[in-house]
Formats: sequence, structure tokens, C-alpha cells
Amino acid sequence: MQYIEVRELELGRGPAKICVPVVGKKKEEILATLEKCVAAEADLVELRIDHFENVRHIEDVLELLGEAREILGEMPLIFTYRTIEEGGKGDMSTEEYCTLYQEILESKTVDLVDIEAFGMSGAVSQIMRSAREHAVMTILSNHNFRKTPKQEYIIERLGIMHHLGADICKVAYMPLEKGDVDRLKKAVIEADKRMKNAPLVAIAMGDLGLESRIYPERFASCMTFASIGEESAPGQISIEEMKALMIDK
Ligand SMILES: O=C1C[C@@](O)(C(=O)O)C[C@@H](O)[C@@H]1O
Repeated sequence: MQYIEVRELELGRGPAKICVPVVGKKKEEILATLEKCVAAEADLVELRIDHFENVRHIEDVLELLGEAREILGEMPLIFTYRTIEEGGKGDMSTEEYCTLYQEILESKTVDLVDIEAFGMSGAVSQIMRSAREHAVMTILSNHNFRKTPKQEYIIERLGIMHHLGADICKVAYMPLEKGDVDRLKKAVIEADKRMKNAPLVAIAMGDLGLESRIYPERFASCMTFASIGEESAPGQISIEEMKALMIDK
């Protein structure tokens, strides 16, 4: 079993960890949700900065991250700018996206950055290089909110992310029928074998995908996403429900 250590958290070893995505628009709103993440004992949080109203003002983003860190203490923080193309709110150009990630990596205020592996031509290798230089861990991700790709395509995409050196490879796709969830499961189990159990995350979104969220180990996943307040993707359940379901297993 391969695993990574992010602060005191082991990802890829032991039970899958619960990550809460935080999607507030205003600083106060975001910080209040982070307090709730601590109170609810999430394992880690994902700051979905594409929702933040001042995302184009780097000083405001850095100030927010500084205050977030004070609240979170040792709880790991993932920094994610999700583009519209992959189901988020972000409409930055490739250049702006690169600059944002560059500034964040230099600031060393986050533990992991989520980079869209196939969206921004040329951006990925540049950001990966910078993350390595600044010793920040990386999640390479791919999303499709409309459908679930073919099995070979999923295996290939996870393989490319692994080859590019991601610490965690992540896919999230929308199933249109139950068979799509089964296909995702088969694909990630095969990819996991080929990647020799390197940490990965696979999510089937929407109501049909619940199994992938509450039984992450069936999808070889080291992490599952649960909400506090507003969900960041269809099919997420609350952290309370998730904890109750995971204990009941
Ligand atoms: O990639 C993911 C997974 C996700 O899309 C989900 O379906 O839970 C939620 C996103 O916030 C996160 O970046």
C-alpha cells in the first residue's frame, strides 16, 4: 500500500478520509464554515477558491489563507480553483490560473493544490514543477459533470496523472445509469493495480453515485467528500450523515 503523509494525516493508509469542500463567496462566510469543519472533526478541508468573490486579488486570497490556517491548526488544507469547464465557477485564462497557483505555491500557505490535469494547455507541467520546488503536494484531477467516460479512457487519464507525478490522482464523473458507476469502479480498480496502489480518488456524482461516496474503499479511494452547508458537487451528503454511515459499515 502506498500512502502520503499530509501533516499528521495519512492518505492511502487506513480508512478513507473525509474532506469538506468550502464554497463561500465572502471571507467571513468561508471562515465561519472552516470553524464548523473543525468542530465537526473533518479530516481535511478543500477551499474552493473559485467561489471567493475576491479571487482576482491575490492579497485578499493570501489574507484569507492566513486566517484559514489559524482556524485549522494542523488540519490539512487543499487549495482548488475549479473552472467552469469542470463544474466550478472559475473563468480565469490559463495565464491567470498559472499566476494564481504560482503565488499560492510561493506563499506556502496550503498543504495540497488541486490542478486540473487536462484543462489548461501547458499549465500543468509548469505548476507541477513549481509545486515540487516549494514542497507542496499535488492532486491532479479530471471532472465531467455530464457523463462518465469509457473505461479505457478513465484508466488512461489516471495513468497520465500518475505519470506526471501527482501525489493523488482524482476523477469525478456523472453517471447517467447504474452501469456507469460499475464501469467507473472497474476502471479505478484496474488503474489502481497498474499504479501499484498509489493514492487515488474516484467519485461518481449525483444520486446514482452514492456508493462511491460512502464506500470509497470499493473505488480504491483514499478520500471522500462530504458537505457542511452548501455542497460543491451533486450527490454530496453532509459530514454527519457520512460519519454515521461510515461507522455503521
Ligand atoms: O473533485 C472534487 C470532488 C467533487 O467534485 C465531488 O464530487 O465531491 C467536489 C469538488 O469540490 C472536489 O474538488
